[in-house]
Amino acid sequence: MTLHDKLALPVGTTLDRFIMRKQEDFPYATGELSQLLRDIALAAKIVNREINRSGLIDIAGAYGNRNVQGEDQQKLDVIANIRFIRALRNGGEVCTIVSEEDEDMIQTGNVQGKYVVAIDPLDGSSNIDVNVSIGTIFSVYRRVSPTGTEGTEQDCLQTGTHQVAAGYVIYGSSTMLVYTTGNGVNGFTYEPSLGEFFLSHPHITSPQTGAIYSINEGLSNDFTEGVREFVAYCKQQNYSARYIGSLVADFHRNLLKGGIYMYPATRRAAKGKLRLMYECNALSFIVEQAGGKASNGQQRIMELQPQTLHERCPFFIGSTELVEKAEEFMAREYAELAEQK
Ligand SMILES: O=P(O)(O)OC[C@H]1O[C@](O)(COP(=O)(O)O)[C@@H](O)[C@@H]1O
Ligand SMILES: [Mg+2]
Ligand SMILES: [Mg+2]
Repeated sequence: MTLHDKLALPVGTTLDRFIMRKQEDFPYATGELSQLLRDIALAAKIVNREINRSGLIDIAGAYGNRNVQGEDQQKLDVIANIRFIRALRNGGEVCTIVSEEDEDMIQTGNVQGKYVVAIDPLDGSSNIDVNVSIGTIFSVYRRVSPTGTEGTEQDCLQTGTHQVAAGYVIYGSSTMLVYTTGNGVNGFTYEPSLGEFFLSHPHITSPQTGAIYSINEGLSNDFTEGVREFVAYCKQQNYSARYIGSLVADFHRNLLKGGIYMYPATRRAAKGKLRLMYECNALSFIVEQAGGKASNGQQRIMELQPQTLHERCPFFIGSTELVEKAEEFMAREYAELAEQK
């Protein structure tokens, strides 16, 4: 399919049709990844319905349990987790799931499944009950162990460069699904009355620079020197401070408008807060496919070798020039630390 044909794809193409057309690009494709993406879209529609009416029915508030991160689970965290796991299990393509809400790997029973999914079922939990945009984040890997057996930790702990697909759903003023399979980034808007996602943002590219910085400045007492100086630089440049407190929403805005989102290591949290497997890797794949950049302040996120399922890493993501600028300030900090040793 020529670029001209691709650009001729009418906006308003359904996600299903788009997936099918994309599959034609890969003559040896067997349709399993396409089916997996459809399973995720199905669960997203159901979760979207629950979110939209969460204020009306008794699914607001805390669930009463703590997850492996020590965070209070919200009812919607649990509902979203159940919905995505069920859709991926029933779809049959996924052998193992890594979820923010479960300490251990989840074996789906689909031993013939070729794929592993790492998922943050509900991102931005602190914003659930206050009608602020929240999301879902997912990464897809091809298993390395043979089919016919349960997935292993080795299947899950792959570097981000091994992702075959990644994406997020944003439940905001409209609900969108944005994803990549390594062939550019496309966004689809949900039309509830038709129950369909439609292509609304073809070939998303991120501006090389921007004038927005996103960081929780409430943590500034604990910022390290490099972060403190970069934030000061952003202010000197009269950049706008924007922080929603939902990673997906902050990332999505900066992806489209240009900007940088940061959740750095702080004096209290040496590895920051965000999780490599089901938050950072997926958004890094998306931003790189859109022409942006993602690092831990020093190294490319997607080259980090995960050691554990729920490990955290410092996160700097967005427009290339801004992330590189932040890395410059971080490099000075690391050099000073090295001199002090
Ligand atoms: O309240 P803080 O410390 O700024 O953290 C906000 C960040 O934490 C998160 O809520 C973590 O994700 P979960 O809600 O999935 O646990 C991000 O969405 C958000 O960017
Ligand atoms: Mg999250
Ligand atoms: Mg979450």
